[in-house]
Amino acid sequence: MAVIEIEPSKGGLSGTLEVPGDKSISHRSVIFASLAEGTSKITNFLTGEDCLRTVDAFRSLGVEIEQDEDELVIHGNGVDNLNEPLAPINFGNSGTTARLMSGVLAGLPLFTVAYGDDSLSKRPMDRVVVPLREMGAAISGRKKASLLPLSFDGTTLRGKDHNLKVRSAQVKSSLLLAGLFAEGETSVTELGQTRNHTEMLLPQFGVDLTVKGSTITIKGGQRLRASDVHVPGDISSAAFFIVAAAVTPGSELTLKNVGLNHTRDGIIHVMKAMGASIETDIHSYVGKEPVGDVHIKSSTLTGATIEGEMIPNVIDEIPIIALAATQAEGTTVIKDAEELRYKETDRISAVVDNLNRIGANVEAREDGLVIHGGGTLNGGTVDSQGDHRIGMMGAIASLISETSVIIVGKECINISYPSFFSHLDKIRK
Ligand SMILES: O=C(O)C1=C[C@@H](OP(=O)(O)O)[C@@H](O)[C@H](O)C1
Ligand SMILES: C=C(OP(=O)(O)O)C(=O)O
Repeated sequence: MAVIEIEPSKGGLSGTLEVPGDKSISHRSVIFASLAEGTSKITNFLTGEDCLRTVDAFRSLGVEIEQDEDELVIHGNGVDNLNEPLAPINFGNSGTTARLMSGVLAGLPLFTVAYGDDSLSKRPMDRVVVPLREMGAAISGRKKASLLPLSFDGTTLRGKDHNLKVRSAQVKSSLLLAGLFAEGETSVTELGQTRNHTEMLLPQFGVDLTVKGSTITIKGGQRLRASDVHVPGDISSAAFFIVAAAVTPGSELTLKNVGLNHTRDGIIHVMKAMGASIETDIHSYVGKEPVGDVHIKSSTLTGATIEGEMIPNVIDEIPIIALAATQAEGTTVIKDAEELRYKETDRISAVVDNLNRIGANVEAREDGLVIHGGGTLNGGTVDSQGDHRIGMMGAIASLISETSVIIVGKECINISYPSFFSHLDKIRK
């Protein structure tokens, strides 16, 4: 396992950064372009390991995908020309690949098998398998198909109205993709708003769908046509540097071309509510996705309560919000976030173990965290436990610790942010 030691900051962070492309939009671009007829070009694609798993999944289904750094050219031949893979498909560490591809594989007239790494093999798949089976999908797998490996024996799916029981964009997207292959109409009614990239991007590929309140309806049997996509910067990656600049004295930082979709920008609202000095300006749109620059200056923070509808908006940002909360005056309470227990690690435990190990005062709750702020961090060792967001949280903690922080298992950061350490070096004074 690779280890890195990071020194505390001497004078803060400064300058300008452009974070890599959005992970959620990168996955969706590859999926939609691979199902489409014609050639699509994807630019500013995130070359993190998770998104490359989605690329490999479609290569094994016979789609020709050329990659030149962060540009992909995808030669789609339509869903009727996908091939049955010779070998099982490896979804690696990627929950998004696993859930979204399950919706695709369930509806293709092919036999496929898929598996993942140790972490992904523990994450719940019944959240997609159960509703997909209700549409007629023939899926088998470990522990009554609640866990990977799964096999898909392509059958004809029937459209269905789904009422989701979890707040999950992955489940919503999986069922909408299955709905594309199903007979009749499929609708998905969400428990609360989750990221809406699927319903924003599918129409760009020629798909007709309607969004009414919290219900999205899609007709089966539609053909996708090729479309170019420019992927905006990933706000979930930007979040690490937003917090870093907010909590490291003497910082002033600009993050350029960040995706500021309102279903994803909760980190900005939460940090502002805690007293952070942040300005955003939306300067353009790529497709329907708003893009802007984010300016952050260091300031003093106060504790806040983060709960309810806000949680899905900041679900991947909670580890770094917890770090910010260790620096705030007073207590921060994070509730309604039991979904954190089903990520790459149990992120409630991983945050508590690691932050307390370097001197913070954080308590676990069944559905969240209580962070007693205002203390100093000593430094020490953070174990990523193979979770990219825990590794990056540890790296940012080093900036404000008394002594350096050693990150054990730094390689997992390549899952979502391969240029993370070079970006950190670039903005250190
Ligand atoms: O749809 C997506 O692209 C994602 C949805 C979220 O997962 P859930 O839908 O499981 O909450 C998020 O944690 C993940 O990083 C990406
Ligand atoms: C939870 C995450 O991703 P996934 O579910 O795709 O593994 C994440 O990126 O924080």
